[in-house]
Amino acid sequence: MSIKVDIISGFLGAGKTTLLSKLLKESLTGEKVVIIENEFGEIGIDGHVLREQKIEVLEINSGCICCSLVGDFIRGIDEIVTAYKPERIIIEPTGLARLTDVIKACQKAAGKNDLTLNALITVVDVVHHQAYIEDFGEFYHDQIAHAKTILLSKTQEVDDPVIDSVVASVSEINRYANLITADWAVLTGDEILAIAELSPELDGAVPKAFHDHSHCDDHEAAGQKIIDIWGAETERSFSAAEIKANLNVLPHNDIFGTILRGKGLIRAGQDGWLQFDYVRGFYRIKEAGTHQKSRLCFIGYNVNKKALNELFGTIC
Ligand SMILES: Nc1nc2c(ncn2[C@@H]2O[C@H](COP(=O)(O)OP(=O)(O)OP(=O)(O)O)[C@@H](O)[C@H]2O)c(=O)[nH]1
Repeated sequence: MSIKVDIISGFLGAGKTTLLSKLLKESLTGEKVVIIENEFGEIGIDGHVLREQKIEVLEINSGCICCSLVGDFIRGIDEIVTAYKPERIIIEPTGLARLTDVIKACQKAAGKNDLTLNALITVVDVVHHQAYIEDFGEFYHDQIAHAKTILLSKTQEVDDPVIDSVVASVSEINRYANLITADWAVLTGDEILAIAELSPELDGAVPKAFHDHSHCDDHEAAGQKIIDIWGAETERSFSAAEIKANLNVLPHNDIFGTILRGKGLIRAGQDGWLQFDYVRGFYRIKEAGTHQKSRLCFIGYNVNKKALNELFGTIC
């Protein structure tokens, strides 16, 4: 039987991993699923988080599966198919990948394996949509334009007129996609998946002619912003208060650069382990399972790695 391949796309911090966890918990419990996680920095965090749900996760980090790591991606698919014979493979590309390029990489992988491109979901963060349109036009536009389903995230954080303006903007870019605007809390994983597996007119989803793009410098040049990544693994423990204090200074101090996204799995001494997620000044800290080392990663432009290193007292 053909293996379903789903892609969950969306910009940095949009909510891809959150959606994936929801689908795994609420909808895919009876299926043999393997996840492919592609993070841009060397310090992978999402793979560790997803494994807490006892799911097979192949991590392909330090680059993009649609360009510099396309060979690793195709080999990874081959290995997954041979070793696990899954019913479904779900791919979470980096927030900086063009959806068209990920689709193209999947089509290459389908040459050897019986794969069917199934759900193509793009998560759109309503809080930061306008900023991403302005700062990362081409990449961001591609993720929206080629989705079969667009799922708005963080709708509970904004007023209705903001949602309306995001809906208008997204519909202008892609009028074919299923558009889910409801708060995720009121939708079940089954409902989301049922919509995502509907196939709207695919003109917008599968590009007729793929343009070539040579390597990840393209990502870096997106919207004339140079993207930097800093990550560290450390034996250090941090209290929740220390993490909060550090995250609080990031948006208010130019010395760190413009931090778009940060995440970490942190040893918190006697308090166990904490996970933080930071998206352009907004953050959440929650309890996490046990890991071996604290690991943290920040992405943004003009990232001052030395200053972050000093802030977190890490050595890398
Ligand atoms: N309020 C709210 N927060 C959300 C929602 N979806 C995601 N988040 C939060 O946004 C942050 C980032 O979510 P992730 O799921 O890690 O985002 P991602 O797209 O996987 O991020 P990258 O790994 O950077 O690509 C986390 O703190 C989530 O809890 C939502 O619908 N509402």
